[in-house]
Amino acid sequence: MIEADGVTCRFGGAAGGAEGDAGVVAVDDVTLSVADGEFLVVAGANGSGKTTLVRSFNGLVTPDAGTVSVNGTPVSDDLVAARSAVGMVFQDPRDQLVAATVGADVAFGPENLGCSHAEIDRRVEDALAAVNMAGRGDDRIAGLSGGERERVAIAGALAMEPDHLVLDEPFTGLDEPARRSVLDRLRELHAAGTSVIAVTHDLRDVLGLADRVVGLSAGRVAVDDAPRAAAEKLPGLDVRVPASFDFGETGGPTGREPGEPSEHETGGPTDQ
Ligand SMILES: Nc1ncnc2c1ncn2[C@@H]1O[C@H](COP(=O)(O)OP(=O)(O)OP(=O)(O)O)[C@@H](O)[C@H]1O
Repeated sequence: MIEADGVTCRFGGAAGGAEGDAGVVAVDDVTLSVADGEFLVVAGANGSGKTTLVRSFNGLVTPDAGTVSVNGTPVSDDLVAARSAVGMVFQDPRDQLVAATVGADVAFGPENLGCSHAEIDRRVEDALAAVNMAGRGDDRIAGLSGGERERVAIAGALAMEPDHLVLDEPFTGLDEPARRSVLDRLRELHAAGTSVIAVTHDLRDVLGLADRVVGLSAGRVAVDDAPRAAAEKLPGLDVRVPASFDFGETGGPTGREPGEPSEHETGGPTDQ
């Protein structure tokens, strides 16, 4: 379980917090927990604090106030445990790639976890298949497109097999087969008990998978609801919601079939 308790994160501002120069309050007193196995979507307009909040989940951002605990341990007490338990795919995956080849990059995390060679090979193969890059372990990172690098970054996080997987705008640069493949894997992981936290301001891909949707506005939780109820409120936060979304009993991603044109989507204002 991930538990954020009264988390506030600021950027900038005068040392000592001089009056009138408090900087930017990116996350403002957020209390939120993500249960084991839950699929949580974090939505909100640009600048609403989504990335900052989820980065606090594994200590990439240290809150100015409040605490974050992962599996019962404060992140500040055991950063290594938090980073092993919470896998994260950043918005700009290029920041995340460390090795010269695809296979070496995806193997990096499991190697650091001390996995056996056979286990590393299994995880790398499995993770590359999940992002539609099976058999491309020897490709050089330097020769990959932006979307392919994003897929390698996702594979790297999958190979860690974390308890909680955070994906920040996971589908931005993915082509259709890769998008579907990653969605399938997220569905499988969710079914197998991994908690998935998907950060987005475009809900088309993830609303059908979600158990719950949190909407942020100006760093605060403005919506925290089941997908159907959240979908009615999110346009007010400048979040686009698929117009004719079928909230099936089992929650399949039925909001948009592959290739379905975007004019089927309406709703409130959008930042797209
Ligand atoms: N490193 C930083 N330095 C200064 N301000 C920052 C920094 N990171 C974020 N901010 C500010 O904090 C606020 C929240 O930013 P954050 O990136 O968390 O929002 P977001 O909801 O993820 O936005 P987006 O949808 O554009 O990715 C914004 O006002 C942003 O300008």
